[in-house]
Amino acid sequence: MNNSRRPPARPGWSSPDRIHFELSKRLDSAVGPMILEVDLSLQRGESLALLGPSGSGKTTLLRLLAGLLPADRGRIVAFGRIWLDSAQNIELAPRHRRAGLVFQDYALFPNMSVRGNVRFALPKGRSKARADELLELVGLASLAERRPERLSGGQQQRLALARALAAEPELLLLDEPLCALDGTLRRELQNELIELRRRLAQTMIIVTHDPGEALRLAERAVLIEAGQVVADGLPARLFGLDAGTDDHLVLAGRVIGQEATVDGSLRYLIESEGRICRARAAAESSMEVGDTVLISAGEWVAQPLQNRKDS
Ligand SMILES: Nc1ncnc2c1ncn2[C@@H]1O[C@H](COP(=O)(O)OP(=O)(O)OP(=O)(O)O)[C@@H](O)[C@H]1O
Repeated sequence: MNNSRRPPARPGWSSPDRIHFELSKRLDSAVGPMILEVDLSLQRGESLALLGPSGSGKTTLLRLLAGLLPADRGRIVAFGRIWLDSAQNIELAPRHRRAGLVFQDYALFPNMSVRGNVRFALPKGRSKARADELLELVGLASLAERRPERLSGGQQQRLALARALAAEPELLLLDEPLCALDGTLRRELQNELIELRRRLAQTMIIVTHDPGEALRLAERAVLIEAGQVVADGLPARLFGLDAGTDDHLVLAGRVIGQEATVDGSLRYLIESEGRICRARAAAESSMEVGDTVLISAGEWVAQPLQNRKDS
């Protein structure tokens, strides 16, 4: 693309309370060339779930934001600072962007202890005690002397998260950070992320294939297909829940059975976040055992999960 044809920055780009990015990158996908093209803006403290099929460009977008991959063209203005402006030949190196990326493969330093990994990431002049606070936060304080290779997959993920937080990122980028964890541990770490957001007003983008995770961790979701943003809105709406989403907690769950009530109507038994709840089906929806569904918890109405593009 030609930089000289690029329009001037829109008003609000230099706001200290937002990150704006418009990025373009030509990719070689399994089915041929594909252009990743996004233009998005997040408020400080906002949590965005990035959804989309495999190969749609989610990880690439995180790598472009972190500066690990060069954009063909683009601009990132993060909380009042330019990280990238290809028209002006400005491109901050990853260490100068305040972005913390937690990869699927963690990229921990194998020759350092757990504590050493976290201390290494602290900004200059920051008290070393902060590393132990963070290890406490992610439940690894008792393993601080260990080498990463002697941690389980889930513990390595926690360590990668603590290390990313140690750098005090203005933008936390999480690429399926909890995918190696299941059940209780996953929910615990989700709770920690929720708490972090509450305490630090941490801005984050989280790539996830887990609808429950998107609903719990994000207030907004963006759906990317073949490099293009095709939907942007409330996570529950993107998953197809129409009613009640503004007023009620929405949960994701899996249908495990059904039962008849005294009035002859059907109730579905749904396992969600380790608990079993009962819900009726939303109008005109039918569900089968094994289906992933969304439940509007206040009304106890469930409906099958789908990805909507018209929201
Ligand atoms: N540096 C690169 N140059 C060219 N093409 C690339 C590059 N990096 C990734 N791709 C291609 O871009 C496409 C998008 O990859 P990406 O990893 O961003 O997808 P994704 O949405 O994160 O997928 P998944 O959900 O499977 O992790 C893939 O087809 C990939 O092969």
